[in-house]
Amino acid sequence: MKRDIRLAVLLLSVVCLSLSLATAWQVWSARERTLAEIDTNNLNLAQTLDTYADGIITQSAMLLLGVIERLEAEGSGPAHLQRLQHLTERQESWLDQLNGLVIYDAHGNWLMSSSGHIPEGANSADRAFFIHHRDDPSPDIFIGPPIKSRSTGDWVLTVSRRFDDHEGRFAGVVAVALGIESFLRLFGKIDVGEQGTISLSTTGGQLLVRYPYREEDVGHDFSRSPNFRRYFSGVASGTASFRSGLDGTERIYAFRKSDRYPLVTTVALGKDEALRTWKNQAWLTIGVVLALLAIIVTIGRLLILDIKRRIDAEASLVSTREDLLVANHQLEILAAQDQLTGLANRRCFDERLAAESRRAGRDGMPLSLLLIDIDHFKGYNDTYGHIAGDECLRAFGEQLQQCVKRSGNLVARYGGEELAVILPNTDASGALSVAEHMLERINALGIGHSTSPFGRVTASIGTATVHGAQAAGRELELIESADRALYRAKAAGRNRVET
Ligand SMILES: Nc1nc2c(ncn2[C@@H]2O[C@H](COP(=O)(O)OP(=O)(O)OP(=O)(O)O)[C@@H](O)[C@H]2O)c(=O)[nH]1
Repeated sequence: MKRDIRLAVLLLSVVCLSLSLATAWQVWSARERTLAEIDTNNLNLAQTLDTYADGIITQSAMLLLGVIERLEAEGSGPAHLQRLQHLTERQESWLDQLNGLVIYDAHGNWLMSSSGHIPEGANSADRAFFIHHRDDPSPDIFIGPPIKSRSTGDWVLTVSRRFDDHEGRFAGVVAVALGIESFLRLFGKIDVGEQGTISLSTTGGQLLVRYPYREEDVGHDFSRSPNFRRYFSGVASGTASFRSGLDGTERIYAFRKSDRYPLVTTVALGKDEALRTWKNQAWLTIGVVLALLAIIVTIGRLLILDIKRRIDAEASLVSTREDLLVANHQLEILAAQDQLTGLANRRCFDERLAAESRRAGRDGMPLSLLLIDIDHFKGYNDTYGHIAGDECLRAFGEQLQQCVKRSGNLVARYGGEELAVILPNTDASGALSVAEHMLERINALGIGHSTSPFGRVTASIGTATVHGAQAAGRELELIESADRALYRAKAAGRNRVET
């Protein structure tokens, strides 16, 4: 039963543990799936926006190429510049992102603006893109850091190229200005949640455009940021999760670098926001599982209590049964015992004599019986009182009991002051010998008896013996025979044995 409790506790623990582990695994794998889906979606979006940015830069580069071809072929005389101004003014309407196109001479002075308006004394020799082309003979385009346009006052990105004169010397720069506003308009149409961002940066770590727009972020240099170095350097695309250095929000980032230009497009979702649905689902699952666990534990506890109750009931039954067995045994002893002397009683004597008769008949063995009667016991009672008489009977019984050693022998109180001894497997001479030994012991006891001619308590004994087949069913005759012998002993003067 204790084993049942241990098994029930083990089963309960295994069920609870399995359920908890399965739930933890399910919640964890759901989180991993959600993050993987976010990464895939963000990477796809970054790829699309990268293609968009690539297209705009390529369009700008083609525009620059056309203008520079003409400048290098036809020179930068006023008539040519005017033609170019008309041409670019018309092309401007085809490229929404175009904020303007400006041609600068070798000193940074404005030669032409697509808008047709040149600010008084305008010079851009200090701009990063101009310095770059002046110092670098490469004919490649240069994507400059965000600047505030001197003609429109808007934040713009520049895509520029240098042009040379006939001798191959630096003759100036042509720059296309792309309005940041146009990028923000597109980025704003994409749902990245309240904490999400979309940004375009250079591979060197300079922020060009970031949605949502904050003026202080424009041109921010995060090339030294540990996150930029760790996740963005040296790979074409990837994902990462970290806390933004700009606003401290933790986001899940996906970025894609342009194949042609030194640009990186990044899409990021706020981590809390992106995992909100998963979190709600996880709490719901955990709640349901906790409720289930509580039900299982309650039922399990009831089951264990029930088993315990059954164990207690069974233990009490066993103990009651043992008590009953003991009580029964005591009852059996009491039912077979004489209360005064502690010897076997008459009922026990009768049963035993019948049984021994059958056995003697079966085994062909002798069976002897002694009937012992205390002499002048009435006188003893009359002289010393009944209580002393009882005491005398008890002492008498003890002496007789000590005279029989074999386990099959039985000393019983036959009735009143008369005792009987059954001696199985004992012939007449054996019975005589036991009886004489008993008389000796009784005499040696020396219980004073003033009204007896012997001056002490004595007894008379009659013995009878049957043999083998004669014994079976002849117990009454045996008793009568012993009784007759006893009578003879009394008649012959008492304190003697007669057979
Ligand atoms: N104290 C006591 N006396 C008993 C008990 N059983 C029988 N007696 C007494 O034993 C006496 C037996 O007396 P009797 O049958 O006349 O025989 P007796 O006086 O022993 O004389 P004999 O047997 O002829 O020697 C009676 O007085 C009974 O009352 C007992 O359990 N206790």
